[in-house]
Amino acid sequence: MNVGIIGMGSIGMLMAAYLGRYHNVHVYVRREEQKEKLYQEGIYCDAVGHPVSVEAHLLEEGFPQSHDVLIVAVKQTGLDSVLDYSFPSNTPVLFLQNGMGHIEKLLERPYPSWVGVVEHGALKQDYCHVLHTGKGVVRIASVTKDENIKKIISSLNHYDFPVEYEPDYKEMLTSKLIVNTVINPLTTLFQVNNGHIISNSYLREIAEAVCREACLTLNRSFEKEWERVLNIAETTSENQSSMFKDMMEGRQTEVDAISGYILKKSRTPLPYHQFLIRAIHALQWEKGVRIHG
Ligand SMILES: NC(=O)C1=CN([C@@H]2O[C@H](COP(=O)(O)OP(=O)(O)OC[C@H]3O[C@@H](n4cnc5c(N)ncnc54)[C@H](OP(=O)(O)O)[C@@H]3O)[C@@H](O)[C@H]2O)C=CC1
Ligand SMILES: CC(C)(CO)C(=O)C(=O)O
Repeated sequence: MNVGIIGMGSIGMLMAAYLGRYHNVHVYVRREEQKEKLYQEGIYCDAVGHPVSVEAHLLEEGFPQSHDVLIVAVKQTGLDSVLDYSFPSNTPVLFLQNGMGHIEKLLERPYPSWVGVVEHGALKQDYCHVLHTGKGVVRIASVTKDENIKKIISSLNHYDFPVEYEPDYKEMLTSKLIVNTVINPLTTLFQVNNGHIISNSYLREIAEAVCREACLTLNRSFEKEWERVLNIAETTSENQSSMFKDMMEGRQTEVDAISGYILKKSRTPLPYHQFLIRAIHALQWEKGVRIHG
């Protein structure tokens, strides 16, 4: 298959390294320097073990050929700038962002919109190196009805990089939202890898309370979602959450699209969420990072 991937950060590179073994992968970046590096060296992921060749392009120059699927692997905070580009109307576009803030933006698009959740951990090292820090699954669902989705997913799926179809995108994103509202802000505040959500009993207690608030708000079973949180914290135990990485690198975080989204949905006060959001904003402020409300 011919796969296009926009954004060569941690997740974009992870996807390109695994999918590039069996598919023709084109990657779209915004820096000439990164394009040159990727062109010359390909992508190296520690778990794949050898460099994988990709065709690199600048996004601003458009799409030189058609793709079977176009994957958008930028953060929520970078999504608007990417949505300004005109995408081919007959190509499905898969959005891999954490959070739920993007859904409304995808409903009116002229192309088939898919959303995905990534249950892996990945850490970008430089322009063409990525570490696979937690093995999991990529789940994909269609936002607008699409007959082709199952066929494309089964071509992407591989035993050592599972890609699975999910019938209900809201259900899928809600579960991942709960995972992220529990793991991401807490690991960022306490500056720990994901595994500490389980191994530090004090942190685990706070995490449980955050999970309860989220489940109550989103009308989900606490037992089921808490089990999923623990499972993902375990499989990505050595990973630094994407929010923790953003904070360390002085970038804007996705806290508003994740925890802020849940707080906005709630009819009652959510003290744990309120505290976490304020605390992440406060840390961002200390680092001189602009906060989007
Ligand atoms: N990392 C992880 O372990 C996980 C991340 N996720 C989610 O996946 C999504 C992606 O995260 P992650 O890969 O970590 O983020 P990164 O910050 O590592 O990568 C985002 C990439 O998007 C690029 N980008 C931003 N705007 C544009 C643009 N206009 N044109 C081209 N490229 C652009 C950035 O380019 P530049 O470098 O030039 O700024 C950067 O390389 C997030 O929503 C995150 O929450 C989900 C599960 C795990
Ligand atoms: C799966 C998990 C929790 C991996 O760290 C993630 O989604 C993130 O870091 O944003």
